This record gives sequence, structure tokens and C-alpha cells, in this order.
Amino acid sequence: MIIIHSEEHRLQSGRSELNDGQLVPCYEKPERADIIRDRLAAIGVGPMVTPDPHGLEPLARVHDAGYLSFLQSAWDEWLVEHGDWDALPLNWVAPGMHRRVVPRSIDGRLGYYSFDAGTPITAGTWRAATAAANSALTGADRLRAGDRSAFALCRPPGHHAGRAYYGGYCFLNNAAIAAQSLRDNGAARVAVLDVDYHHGNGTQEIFWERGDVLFVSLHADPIDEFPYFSGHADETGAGAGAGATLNLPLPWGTDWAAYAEALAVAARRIGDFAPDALVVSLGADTYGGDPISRFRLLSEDFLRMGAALAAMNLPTLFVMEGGYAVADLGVNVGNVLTGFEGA
Ligand SMILES: NCCCCCC(=O)NO
Ligand SMILES: [Zn+2]
Repeated sequence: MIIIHSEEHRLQSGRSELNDGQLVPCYEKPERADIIRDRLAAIGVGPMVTPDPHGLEPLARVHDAGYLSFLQSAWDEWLVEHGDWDALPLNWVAPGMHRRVVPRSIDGRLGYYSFDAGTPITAGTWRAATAAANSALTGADRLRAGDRSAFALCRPPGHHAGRAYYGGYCFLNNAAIAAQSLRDNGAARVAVLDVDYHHGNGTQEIFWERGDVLFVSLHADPIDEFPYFSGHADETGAGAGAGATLNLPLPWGTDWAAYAEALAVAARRIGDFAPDALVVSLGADTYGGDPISRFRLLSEDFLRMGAALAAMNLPTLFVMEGGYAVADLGVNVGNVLTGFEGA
């Protein structure tokens, strides 16, 4: 399995995020990709390549032009206004308020285009985010070229990023960009399966009214867990996308036995959809040792997860999402890919 990875990921290195009322060091940090890269190299998953450039067009197939323009200029505007410190929003649109007019203020636009204060924009954010998107796009290219699978070691992650908003450590929706690229280059139907601990609200929003891209997500129940405001089982899509979203929320404390049952439901739905390719938003924060999550998967369960994904027998692009138990992250991600390959 080819691994696509850019060292430009380390250009995203926030100083702090707002978490539980305190500014704390960012959980989403460069060491995450380093430990995955080193582990995959050590176990010989496959050749590691850098991403091919793809320009802005594939990004604009998923994200709003104004949002992309904001992302490209936000840091420079922040720097002039506030100096060299991470850009974090200070207020958002609340019920009864309107997003009718885009603020001129950089502080106003940070809030206009985001949904949390845990996702710092820094000098290198745009370059890191576009490198991650290019990794996912290069993985899609490899599937199109006939590879059975590929792993895009993306950092920053993407599944919380919507058409026109960032948050949850995500700026560009790498998995959605890859799925759209597969659609634009011959795949009639694509399934996105999100196995990250958190609901992929951005991916869901992007494909909400699309019947050609199935979105399936297993995640912690949003009644209790971030991102809180999406991911309930009764969210099933709209318009041409009615029935093309399947949310499988799971309770805190979920172990592999329960997780595997939900994964089997997901697999059946994906099989019924009969896609030409599968994009897996691979978050490893379902791990019992994850510092910000509350499922109870063990490292060996990720081998089983990989085998279950392989049993779907589809060309599969893995796109890295979350996972913050850094010491075990390489083993856990490596186990998914090993389980997939060994099946
Ligand atoms: N700061 C709140 C938690 C952000 C979760 C990010 C993540 O792992 N999403 O999948
Ligand atoms: Zn997550």
C-alpha cells in the first residue's frame, strides 16, 4: 500500500487551543504524523511518496470560494492586526443572529468561518492544509490508476471542515476533496466511511444533498460529544441525497464488540450502495488510551478494523483524521493498514 505524506504538515503547529476553559497545548501536533510515518516505515507498509500538486480547482469543487480566499489571507491579515500569535476567533453566530454580511474585521471573519476556538490559524496553516489535500488527491489518483488501496497521511485533518467553515483542527476536508476527485474522474458512486471517534460534520454537510456519494459515520453520540450539533441517527440526507447519509452514534465506553456490530451495519449499507471506491476517514481516537475521547478500542482491535474494511472488497483510500494518544498512534494506524493488507 502506497503512503502519501508531506513534511509540510509541520507548518501547522499551533501554540494552543481552547479546551475545557483553558488555553492548552494543541493535541493536533506535528509529532502525530512523525510517529505514524516512522511506524509505517518500520513495519514496511509500502513505499512513501510526497504528494503531487493539484492546484486550487479540486479544493473549489468542495469548498466555497470566499472561504478559500479567507483561508489564504487570514494569517497575513491577523499578523497586521494582532502580531505573531495564533489566530483564534472570539465570537460566533448564535441563534437569532445572522451571517448575512461578511465582517471586514479579521476577528469577525475568524468567527464567521469557524465553529470552535480549538483550531489555530498560523503562518503555515494554508500550506500545511493544501499539502494534506494534495496527499488525499494523490491517493485518489493512485486508486484511479488501479491501486487497490492507498494511505494519505494527512495533517491537519479534514472531516470537520464544511463547505465554508473550519474547526475541530480541520481546514480543508481532505476526504471530501478526494471523494469528489474520484467522482470527477470516472467513479459513478463513492462511499465515505468515517471511523473517527467524532462525527464528520463537515463531510456530512458537503454531501448532504448528494445521492452519488454515500456518507456513513460511526462516532460518539453527539448528545454527549463534540461536535455536538450533528451526527444523530435521524440525519439521513436531503433532496437527491435523501438516504445517502447513515449516522451510527455510539455511547461513551463503546468497546470493539459493540463497535464491530455498527461497522457491520455500515458495511452492509456500503455494499448495497455498490460504490466504485471507498474513502475511509481514518481517525484513531476511538482508542481507549486517547486523551480526549471515550471509546475503549484496544490496539489489536485496529487489526480487526482493517480486516473488516478489506472485507468490503473495494478500492480503498485511507485519509488520516484524528487520534491523539501519540505514543500508540503509529501502532494503531499501522494495525489498521496491516489488518487491511493481511485480509
Ligand atoms: N477541541 C474539541 C475536540 C476536537 C476533536 C477533533 C477530532 O479529533 N475530530 O475528529
Ligand atoms: Zn476525532
